[in-house]
This record gives sequence, C-alpha cells and structure tokens, in this order.
Amino acid sequence: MQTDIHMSEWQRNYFIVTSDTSTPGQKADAYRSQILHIQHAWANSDISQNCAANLFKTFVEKYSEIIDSDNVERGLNNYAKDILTMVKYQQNESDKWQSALTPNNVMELKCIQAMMRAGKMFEMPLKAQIDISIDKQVTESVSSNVPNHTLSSGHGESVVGAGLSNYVTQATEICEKPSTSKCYRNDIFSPKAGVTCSVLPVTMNDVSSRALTGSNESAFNSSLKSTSNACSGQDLSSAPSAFSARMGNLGKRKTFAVSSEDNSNISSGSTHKLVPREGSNIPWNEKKNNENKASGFKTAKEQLWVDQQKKFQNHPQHIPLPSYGGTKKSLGAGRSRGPFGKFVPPLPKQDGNGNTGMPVKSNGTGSTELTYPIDERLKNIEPKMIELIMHEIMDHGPPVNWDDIAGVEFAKTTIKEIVVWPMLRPDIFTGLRGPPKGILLFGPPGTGKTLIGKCIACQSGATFFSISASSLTSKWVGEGEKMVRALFTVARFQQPAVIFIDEIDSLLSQRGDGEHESSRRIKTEFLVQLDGVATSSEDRILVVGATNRPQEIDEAARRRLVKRLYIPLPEASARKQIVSCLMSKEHCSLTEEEIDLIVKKSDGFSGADMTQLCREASLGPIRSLQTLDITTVRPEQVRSIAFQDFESAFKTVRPSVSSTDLELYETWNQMFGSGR
Ligand SMILES: Nc1ncnc2c1ncn2[C@@H]1O[C@H](COP(=O)(O)OP(=O)(O)OP(=O)(O)O)[C@@H](O)[C@H]1O
Ligand SMILES: [Mg+2]
Repeated sequence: MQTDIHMSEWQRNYFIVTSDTSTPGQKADAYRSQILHIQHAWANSDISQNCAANLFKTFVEKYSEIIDSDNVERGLNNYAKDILTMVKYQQNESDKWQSALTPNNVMELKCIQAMMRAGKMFEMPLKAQIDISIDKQVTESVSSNVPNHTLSSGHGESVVGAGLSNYVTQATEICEKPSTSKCYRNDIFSPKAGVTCSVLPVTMNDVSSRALTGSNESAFNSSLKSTSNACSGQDLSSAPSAFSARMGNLGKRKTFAVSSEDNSNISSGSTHKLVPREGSNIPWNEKKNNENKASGFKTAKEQLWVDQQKKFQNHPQHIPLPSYGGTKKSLGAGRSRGPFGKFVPPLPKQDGNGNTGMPVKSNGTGSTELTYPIDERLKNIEPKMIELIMHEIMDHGPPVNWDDIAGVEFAKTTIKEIVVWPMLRPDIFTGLRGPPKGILLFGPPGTGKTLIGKCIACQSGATFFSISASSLTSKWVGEGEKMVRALFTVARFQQPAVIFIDEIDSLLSQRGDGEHESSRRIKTEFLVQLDGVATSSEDRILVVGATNRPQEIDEAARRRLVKRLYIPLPEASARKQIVSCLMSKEHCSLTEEEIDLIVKKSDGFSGADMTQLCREASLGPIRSLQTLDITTVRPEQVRSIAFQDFESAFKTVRPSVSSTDLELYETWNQMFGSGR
C-alpha cells in the first residue's frame, strides 16, 4: 500500500519534471519530493545504499540546476533567498548570532594554518573577503588582505585557480569554533581569482568528521567538489552548481557520509560521491549533539531541553514556574522552519522520578546522551497544526494576578481551591480531592471571564492555550476536529496546561436538525477529548470554558464541565476597585466622595463598561483643550481628569447588559450553577 502511494507520487513527479508546461517552481518541488522518496526508500531499506547514493546524486544535481539557474524560464535563481532563509532558521533564539570571523581568527583557523605550514605559495596574493550574514539580512563584511600568505592545497596547486570566473559555490556549513563557542558562517564563495575569495572556515578534518551529515550535507558536498576540483586546478565552470540549502534537512533521516577514503582524496582532486556511510547508524541529532557539546554551542532545541531540566530540578515537587506571561515559552515555534523544517516536538511530561519520558541513549562509554522526544502520539498530528497551536493558540500575554480582577470573590476562591492548588500540589490533591477537568465560567459579557481564564493559567504555572470556539468552527473549516485533537495532544505535552475555550457555546451548542456536519464532528471530538482528560488521572489538563450564553450549551457538554461558576456583574466595591485602579495610573484629581458617586451612578455596569467609562472620561481633558493646537500642546498643559469628565462620560457610556438578560443568568445559575 505504502509502495503504491510512492509509486503514484513518483510517477506524478516524473510527469511534472519532464513536462514542458511545468514551471520551474513545480519542477523544483517535484525533485524535492523525489529526493525525499529516495531517502525514504533507503531508510526503509527498499533500495540499496549504492542505488540510493546514485539516485540521490542525480536528482540533487537536477534539482540544483533549477534552483541555481538564473534563467527565468528554466530556473529559480534563489541563492540569496536560500542563504537568507538559512541564516534566519539556523539562528538559535537563546544565542544571538555573533560573528567570530575576524581577520585574526581567520588566520588561526586550522585549515589556514595547515595550508600555511605546507609552505606553498600562490602566484598571486589572496584577498579574502568574508561575507557574514547575521540575523535578518544584516550583512557584515569583513575584508582582509592576507599579505605574504597564500593558500595551497598541499599538492602544489592553487586553491584559487584561474578560469573560475562564473562559478559560484554555495557553502552552508555552520562552524562552531571550539574555543569561543561562537558561530560563524561563511556563505558565498566566489573563487574568482583576484576578485573575491572567501575562506571556508572548515578544516579538512572537519570535513571528514562532519561527514556530510545533517542539514548541510548537500551544500557541503558541493563545497567539497569545488574545493577538490579547485585543488586540482581544474576549470570549474562546468561543475554542477551548488545544491540548495533546503536540501539540508533531508539528511536527517539517515546519515550520508563521505567515507574516509573519500576524505583522504579531498586534496588530490578525486570525485567525492555522496554515499550513505556503511554501518553508520548514528542519528544526525546525536552527531550534532556531540559537536555542539564540544563547542558549547546549543541549538534552540537543546536550550529548551536544558531549561526544562533546570525547571524541574529547581521544583522537585512539580511546582512549575509560571509560564504564562513572565517568560515566553517559545519552544522554537515562534519561527517558521521553512518547507523542510522539522517540527520540534514539545517536551513530554516528567514522572515523579524526574524521568521525562525522553529516550536517553548510552553511547557505550558510560555517559549518556540525550536524544529528543519523538512521541508516537504526535506522529499522527500534522506539523502544520502543531505549529499553529504553538503560534496562535498558546498564549504568551502579560501576567494577570488575582488582584487585577475586581470582585467575583466567590469564583476566585473556588477556582483557587479546586484548580490552582491542585495544580501546584498534585501530591496532596489526589483521589477525591483531585481537580475537576472541566469548568465553565458563565455570566454577562465583559465581566472578566477571559481575565479569570488567564489568571488561572498564570497563577497555576500552567501553559495557557486560548482558543475561541468560533475560530475552530470558522477558521479551520473542515479541519476543526483535527485541530481539537491536536490541541489536546500538544496540551498533554505541555502539562500542566489550561485550555481556555472562549465562547464555548458556539462549539458545544445543543444538537439541532440544522446543525452542520463539520460542527457536529468538532463537538463529538471535543467531548471525546474531554472524556479522555477526565478519565486519565495523570493528565494535568484543565479545560476552562467561558460563555455568556450558558443556556445554549448541550447537556452532554454541561455534564463534563463539572464546576459551573457564575461570574456576575461587579458589585459596588468591585466597580470602585476598577475605577481606583485605572485612575491611579492617570493624572487624576478625583476625591473619595466623587469616586463613590461614580460607583453609585454606574450600577448595572459590567467590568468592561467600567473600563470604557474610565477611558471616555480620560479623554475629557483633551477635549477641553479646544483653543490649543493638539500638535503643539505640552503634556503638562493637559489638566487632570476630574469628576465633570465622568459626568460627561456617563452620557455616552451605558450598561451593556439588560435586566432581562441578567434574570436569565440568575435562573440558569440556580439550576445548574455551582455557586451558593
Ligand atoms: N472583574 C473585573 N476586574 C477588572 N477588570 C475587568 C473585570 N471584568 C472586566 N474587566 C475589564 O473588561 C475587559 C473585558 O473583560 P473580559 O474579556 O474578561 O470579559 P468577558 O467576561 O470574557 O467578556 P465576554 O463574555 O464578552 O467574552 C477586561 O480586559 C478588563 O479590562
Ligand atoms: Mg471573554
């Protein structure tokens, strides 16, 4: 079956690459796809090593012809784009790119020194120009003359030969300099004598040890070719152009390597084939880890892992640090990884023994190495969705405290008791004391339901996933149920987690005849997931639903949201707190009595109405500047906010909740609510 799929896709790709009507972009995609298939087939041992290497070489060459060609009809000419993309994606969030390339430390490079030691001189002085792309399109150009030194291959032939005019090789290796643990990148090599020559900051040993693994294998292969060809003084104008940098990630599945014989031949100009290294089953990640360990450089993934370890070492009682707000849990999801980018799965939970569930491999020397989590459960989730969840649904807003929420004391106390404490101390809240898995906040609009949801996540140290139910039904049309599944799966990895579903009524509304098939599917999936969370005692996931139409919620869903808390309109004391709090941040001359008067006049206002009232009043002093020109007025000329501004504001801001609506909430609360 699997083979059938590959065959038909293969045929389709073949048709695309041979068709005259296909665009270069389509052809490039088709080649990429074919290359992936080759890797896949090889990884599954469907084809032999030699066959894989040959096919790989052929297709990569064809692919690079399209990618690198500057003919608008036949090629994409996206060198620059690729390089910039790579620079962007390879950047470690926790470790800003720093260029370690200076004229001095270029001279310290092993390869340069080895060449200098060899004592062979070029016929012409070398001018080295190193273009270092740092972060987003910031280019630092370090130009240095290297007088009295010339580079030699050690075989008497110049590395920079004449007649290399139009040949540009793209080298993409990122080198870690062990002593400084800085990264430097040397991207474009134009071995055109006397014009520009960039020095590849990689020693020949590096070449062999890196063995064309990982994300840069193909480009590396290309650079090897150019190096070896150049070493032998051949004219490179006919050499195949560089492979696209994007090909890089292909190598992550199985290690491609240059054999040691190949390596020994590098400087003698022999052809270096990209072949899977025999018996090599060291995953790319591990190799990369080893290199990184040696250099001190950490990838974002490694940094995340280290952070996670620290977090749990410092909090052995499973008391997690607040993740919402204060520190951003980016998990690398904040950046896109490009078409071939590999999703970095979020970390799975830890058990009581500090076991993360992550595979730890012994390398046979007694020390253990970390490999990164590849969980079966995430396998069936589309990476696109996971990225979306991490990007759009995982909330990283400013922290919210309980004090920021005025009034609603009963709801706050209940939530602290049944949600926050159990999340902080799961060891005490076991059995019957275990937290509910679903709660519902209901009440009139603008009373702080969303605010409470954020506060729960913030105060319990949980990862906060915030999604509006209407976006599930509208934004991901036809994919809503997949999204729900993906959301719960990712949440399981990010435990403790709070999934906040605003406007939950539109997701879990009563079943009706006119109900759309897709929303029915979403609802079913949601109930299934909720049941899964509810029945698993290990999962520390809380679903918080918020609605201002509780009566529309399906009874099956209602049952699963066991605690239903009424969030009413703020009482006088709460309204006073809101006004005082907001006014304390402004230039204001309200007396205590005036505030009391405002509170009295605002009976029936929701929290959001009160906020709006204050905003409106704060514009009063600006409006009174009639005679002055707003563009020239100085801040100190603006008078303080006074009671009269509130009086004017009351003329335009009215309560948004009607008394009939309020009655409905009260009735529903008496029937289904968890309040006293
Ligand atoms: N109890 C409160 N204390 C302080 N501010 C509040 C309170 N209630 C509402 N607000 C203010 O109103 C804004 C809107 O509140 P929020 O979004 O939490 O309301 P909501 O109940 O979720 O409304 P909706 O049902 O329409 O989604 C808040 O950002 C906050 O400024
Ligand atoms: Mg809301």
